[in-house]
Amino acid sequence: MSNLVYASIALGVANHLYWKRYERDDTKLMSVATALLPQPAILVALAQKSLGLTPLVTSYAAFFLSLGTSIVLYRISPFHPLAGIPGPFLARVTKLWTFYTTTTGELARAMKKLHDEYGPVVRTGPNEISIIDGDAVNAVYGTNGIPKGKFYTIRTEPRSPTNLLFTTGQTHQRRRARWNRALGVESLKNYDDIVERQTEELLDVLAQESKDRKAVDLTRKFQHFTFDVMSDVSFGRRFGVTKSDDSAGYVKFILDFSESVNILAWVPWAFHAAGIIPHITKVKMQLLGFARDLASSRAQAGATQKDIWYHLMDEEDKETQKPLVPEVVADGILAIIAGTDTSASAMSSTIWFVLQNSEIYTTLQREIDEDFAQNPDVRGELPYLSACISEALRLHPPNATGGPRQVPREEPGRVILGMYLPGGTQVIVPPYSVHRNPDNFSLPTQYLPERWLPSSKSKFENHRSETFIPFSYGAASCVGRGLAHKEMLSLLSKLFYNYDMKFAEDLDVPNWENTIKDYFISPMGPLKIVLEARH
Ligand code: HEM
Repeated sequence: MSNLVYASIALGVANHLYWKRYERDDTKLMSVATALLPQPAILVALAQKSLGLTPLVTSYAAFFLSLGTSIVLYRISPFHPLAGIPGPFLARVTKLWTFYTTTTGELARAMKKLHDEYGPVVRTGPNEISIIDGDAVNAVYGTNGIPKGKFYTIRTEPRSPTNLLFTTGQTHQRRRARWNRALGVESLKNYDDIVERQTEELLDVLAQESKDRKAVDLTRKFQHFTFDVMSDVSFGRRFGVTKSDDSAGYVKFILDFSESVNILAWVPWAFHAAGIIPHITKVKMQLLGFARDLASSRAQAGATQKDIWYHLMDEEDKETQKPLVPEVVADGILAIIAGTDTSASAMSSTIWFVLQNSEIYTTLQREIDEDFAQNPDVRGELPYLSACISEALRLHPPNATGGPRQVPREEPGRVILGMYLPGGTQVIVPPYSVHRNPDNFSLPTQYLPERWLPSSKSKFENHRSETFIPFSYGAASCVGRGLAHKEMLSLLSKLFYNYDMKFAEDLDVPNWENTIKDYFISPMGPLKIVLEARH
């Protein structure tokens, strides 16, 4: 019996060495399981010439115990290539640390705490690091940086279409060119009417709902606004959730979907396994149905406006090869998902910060009043409002941790900021912590919009604007930045012009920012505001 135990232990260690060296794709849970599970049984059959229960149990126990022990010891040993990078013990041992933290929505704040404790580079997983040094932005996201890895590619399935966000390399480049046309300066002008109409629609609703000084949850209203804009801009479809207060639950569904899928992506092997959970399958099917409905109504209606679909579908025949319809449908849905929560979060945070500081509020309202006095119909540049939004995006970036990049497995490794990172290493450059690094921005935790004004920038010792990455950086950075800016300026300027705003009495103001969760998107608690008409 003891020979069987020794042999099982040796087999466990041998498996660790083999998988570590040759088969590091831990995303294929089934193939890992089918390769490992028969081994102890075969060993027992060979050693004992029969399959008795006791030898089987002994062999399996010794095999998996030695495999697990070998993995853990290696991960915490000085032989691991990331051994020199400090980090919490649990995170060095298992990825389940990040996974658990992600499920709580606290990942961004937890990462910040880790950086406060361990410094600018932290080992946040067995094969994962996080960097907040400003130089990491270009080194990781820039032209010669690190590509997207399994956090993204895990969501691509061979037979189903994928959206732009999850593509890499030349496929990304080819599809991104259509997106650039859809959201470039020229196309943005075509969306002015939609943004204008939706702004007015929300103002009408607010006028009704804020009567008798009743508090309104502005976060929810902003989400309705951005969803209505995005579904119209993407598919020419008007759901009217602003008016209906999302009675059909579209916005809730989109946000719930993003939340559950993005949590799973942190543990890629669990991502596929989760496919068997009925809830996940159900929401995926619902999203598919929603997407098909949008696509078929758009196809039937034809091009009534040059919307995102028009450009992604290449309805102007710019390319020799027509885009594939399922791909365009996936991208149209991406536009709605990517453009709904993000801009709404940024507007909520802007309101929350501005209302807490009467000097900033007064300066902002003055700028907006002067702008309306000059021309009530066309907005000027509004630099102070832009600065207020940027500062809110700095402190509360809606994509707070961002998605990790990954040194390609096929490569022997890369040297980033003087550190050797072996193939397969995931690298995070988390906006939330990068923006709060005093080496990047002086007085990092204070809300100071003037740091974004050319006239007062120089007052700040550190102002590394290249480390301001709420829209990420590089070739795969946000393509919707211009549209988001347009929406936010349109709505916030009218809101501040038309209303005096204050926090509802029952809102826990200091704590509101802790209700902002980090699930790749950033759902947040109600921002209850009392609006009083100014005119
Ligand atoms: C304040 C508002 C917004 C913020 C903070 C924001 C942030 C971001 C970030 C951080 C990324 C990179 C994600 C990654 O690398 O994993 C991204 C990508 C993207 N965003 Fe935005 N976004 C905003 C609004 C919008 C809007 C309005 C659209 C409208 C279509 C949009 C469409 C996209 C798309 C399509 C991508 C993928 C780009 C690519 O992979 O090439 N975003 N966004």
